[in-house]
Amino acid sequence: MISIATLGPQGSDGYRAALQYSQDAKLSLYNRIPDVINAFLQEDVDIAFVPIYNTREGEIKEYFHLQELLVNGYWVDNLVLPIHLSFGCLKQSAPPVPPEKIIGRSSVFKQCDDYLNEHYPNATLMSVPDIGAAMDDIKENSRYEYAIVDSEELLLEHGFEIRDREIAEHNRTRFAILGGNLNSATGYDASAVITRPLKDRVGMLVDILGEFTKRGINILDLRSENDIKSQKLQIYLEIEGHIGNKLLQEALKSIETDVIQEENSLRLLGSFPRVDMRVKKIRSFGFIGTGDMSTWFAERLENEGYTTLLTGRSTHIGPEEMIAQVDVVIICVPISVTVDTINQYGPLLKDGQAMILLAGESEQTLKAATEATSNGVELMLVHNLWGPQAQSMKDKNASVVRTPRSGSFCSEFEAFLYKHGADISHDSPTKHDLLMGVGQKLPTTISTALAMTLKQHSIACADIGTHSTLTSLYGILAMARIHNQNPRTYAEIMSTGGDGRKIVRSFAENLLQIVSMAEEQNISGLCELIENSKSHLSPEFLAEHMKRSRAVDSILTKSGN
Ligand SMILES: NC(=O)C1=CN([C@@H]2O[C@H](COP(=O)(O)OP(=O)(O)OC[C@H]3O[C@@H](n4cnc5c(N)ncnc54)[C@H](O)[C@@H]3O)[C@@H](O)[C@H]2O)C=CC1
Ligand SMILES: O=C(O)C(=O)Cc1ccc(O)cc1
Repeated sequence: MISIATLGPQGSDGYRAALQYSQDAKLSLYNRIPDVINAFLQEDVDIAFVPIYNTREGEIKEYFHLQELLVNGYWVDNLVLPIHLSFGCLKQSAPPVPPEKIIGRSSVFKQCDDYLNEHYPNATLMSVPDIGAAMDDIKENSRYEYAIVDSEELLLEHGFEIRDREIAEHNRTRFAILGGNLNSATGYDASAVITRPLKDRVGMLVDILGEFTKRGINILDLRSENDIKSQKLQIYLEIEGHIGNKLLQEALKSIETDVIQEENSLRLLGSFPRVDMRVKKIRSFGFIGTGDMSTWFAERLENEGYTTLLTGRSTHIGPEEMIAQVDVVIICVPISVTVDTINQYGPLLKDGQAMILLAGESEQTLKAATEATSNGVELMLVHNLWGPQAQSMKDKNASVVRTPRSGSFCSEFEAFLYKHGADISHDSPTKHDLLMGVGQKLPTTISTALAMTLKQHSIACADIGTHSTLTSLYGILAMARIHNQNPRTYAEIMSTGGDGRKIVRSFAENLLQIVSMAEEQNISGLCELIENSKSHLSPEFLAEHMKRSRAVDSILTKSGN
């Protein structure tokens, strides 16, 4: 039988939380958090429950001192307990008198202060550490003018009469569970770390956070406090990921050695399955397509606690079976077969499910999806403008095409992109397709033609780098990127329909015109042409992009000049 130290008395939140965790646990009840932790440190109990956060009260102060107190053991798990507060008095036969004094724990008063201010503005509030003893005292001395606030269970257990129920809505408390050993990863974990009191250093906090940001690691909670004695800043962080995760380890190591520059300046409080105080509606995603992008997204959605199922033409479970099981169906197959796939599987979706298209073409695919699915099916297209080799989506562009049928499931998926730092543009189907002409079709076409040309003229690779200018380097970089990845991806991009086609076509016409003018040595004509196009490009746009290109130059060239 496992033994648990928690806050009492019997029937209190701490008591109920511990029993919810293990029904036949042996409980040791205390009135103060430090006493609970001490019982754990002295190995009187196997685990301890410490309340750390309440949805109405906010942070519970002692929690920050966990690190001083927790010299052995780890924070290994959490439990979120819904709290149902009631207002009660001693049973009385005469008509009840309005209470003069209201007794409760200080934390409980904070949770229901709206109710007390509204209903009993003149009563005296008396906070007590031992609510059990206070209730015994009220009973023994027949204090009819007193009222008590606590859980209905506790009030009834002590023979009090309930006057009002559920006096603080949306009231939940998160308990940290302390144990002797770190648990292994579950795949949906978080870790808590705390710094030592830090010396003053300009930009320290920003630099600490930057180590997580650049590795695409999300921070769930950040608190800071001044150490009472030294008045130096201490930072507490709760971060996504288990401490066994390589990227997280790297980030913590860099923080110690490069940012704080002091050994043992970070302390791991523990790793535990992540707690979601927010409500998520989606439970599961099913992918049609088992390729690179499906795998990339599925892995990150799993890390968010969603169940994912990848299906294709040769998977154990096929798309038909998968669709019947999931909340959201994601279509992620080559663009050229997306419409056929939608037509084949769309009719199987039921109202209340969502279909999200992860595809590089919008107009035809959304049209097909609107027709192939019932009106109660949510619908949205997301075009991520990064490939599967990207480590994270931080600061990468995403085009999101919402439809009148994009509802809360679609918003939740969009919130997932936003959370991971994607830069989202909301586009109409035609705007997406037109801009992909500029952003994808054309550069891909140019890069493909450039590589063909180099080959045709037997230009040696060694000579390409040594004879490029700062400007021509960009085109070479784009060509190299494209020829380093899956050719199918780029062949598909060049072949998609929609408004993007007209961009490539007019480029080709313009190119031929420029070639003729150049061959005719029409220098003034070419100058005029450049000036004329420049009048369309705003000075701000040009200045900003010149600045960015200089930043690229400084990385690509040794001198940076
Ligand atoms: N790879 C990339 O860099 C990016 C791709 N995308 C989009 O993601 C989608 C998928 O691309 P990837 O995952 O990269 O492709 P991929 O080639 O890695 O995977 C495609 C998947 O579709 C399946 N498939 C192929 N033909 C099929 C058919 N006729 N019927 C059913 N399934 C079929 C394949 O078996 C494979 O599982 C495309 O719409 C693409 O535009 C978006 C952004 C970046
Ligand atoms: O990595 C790159 O340069 C890409 O071009 C990735 C890419 C490929 C296909 C898309 O539809 C969007 C982005």
